Amino acid sequence: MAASVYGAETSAAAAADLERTAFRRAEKKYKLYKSPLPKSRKKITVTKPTLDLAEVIDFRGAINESPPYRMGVIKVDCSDFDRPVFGLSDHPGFYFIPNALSIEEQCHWIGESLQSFPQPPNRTNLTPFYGPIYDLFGAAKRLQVFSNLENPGNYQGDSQKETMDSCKHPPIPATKLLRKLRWSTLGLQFDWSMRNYNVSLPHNKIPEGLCKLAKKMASPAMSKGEEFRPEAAIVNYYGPSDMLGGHVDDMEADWSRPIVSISLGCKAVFLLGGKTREDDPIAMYVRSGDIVLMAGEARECFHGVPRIFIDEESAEIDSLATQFTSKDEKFILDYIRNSRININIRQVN
Ligand SMILES: O=C(O)CCC(=O)C(=O)O
Ligand SMILES: [Fe+2]
Repeated sequence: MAASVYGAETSAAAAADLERTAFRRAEKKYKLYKSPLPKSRKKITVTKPTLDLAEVIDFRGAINESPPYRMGVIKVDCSDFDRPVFGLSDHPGFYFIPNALSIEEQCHWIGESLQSFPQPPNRTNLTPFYGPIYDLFGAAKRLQVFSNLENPGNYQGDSQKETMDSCKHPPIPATKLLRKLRWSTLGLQFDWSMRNYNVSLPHNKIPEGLCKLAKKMASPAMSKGEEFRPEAAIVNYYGPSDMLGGHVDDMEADWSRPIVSISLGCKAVFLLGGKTREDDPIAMYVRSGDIVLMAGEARECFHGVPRIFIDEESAEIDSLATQFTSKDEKFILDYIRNSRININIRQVN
């Protein structure tokens, strides 16, 4: 799993080594460079490199083109699938389904990702620090302040004569916590400290609708007569400067089964590398409603998300934005205008 998002510590030497790889160079090429804080007195000159997007593959463009496609793009022959599916000539097991979800479906899954998916027993990146939080999104919408959240990390047991107060966090606005939400896990819960699925953690099954969608969308990557079994999902929430470092997802038993990866919200650059970080990755746009499948050999490939685009022109969420009209949905719209959500669904066993 990716160290930069999931919190694993990297030693200075290991970090320096990472800097030298082809994957890291591509990440640096596409990542967002922040300018120094206006308040800072220091004269830090940050030269913002001009972003060259010429080598980023646009699979949506391929829908309206005819073969031969550019940049190694191929059309995958899926006669029993109801929309175009593309692949990459030197990446067997990689599939790209542009525009896989309708606008209504995108809105539905954005709503679920914010309102239902972070609810206990599902765990989130906030759980180890704040314990289970119910209705985080509703609380943020109501501009509530949490004044009673536990600090499980501080609790040292009764013998330490801890007062209950030292196990509580100071009051914190729900909007602030929502902005700190980076992932939630559905179905079998992934335990990042063990780097594996912990089947003893309480969990709900993957919601029926998501299960159905994943089974349907997985079919281009499945052998005839076989059906994908969605058992776990990771929901990633990306803010404006968040990225997901290069990684391989290797904790599932059968790599012939795809990871079904759904993009929602702002457009992003997705990098698909090779089996080592030394291989030059291929960059592609992932937009709201696109689905990526990684199965077989493609599952052994490093991949990551170095950049999301939040400026109005590049984010490409205009049609999505027109759907969130009610006062209630305005809060969702405000969130998604500068965020990307990714739901990736896996068969674990
Ligand atoms: O956000 C994405 O598109 C990729 C997510 C991913 O690779 C992961 O969660 O393992
Ligand atoms: Fe991944």
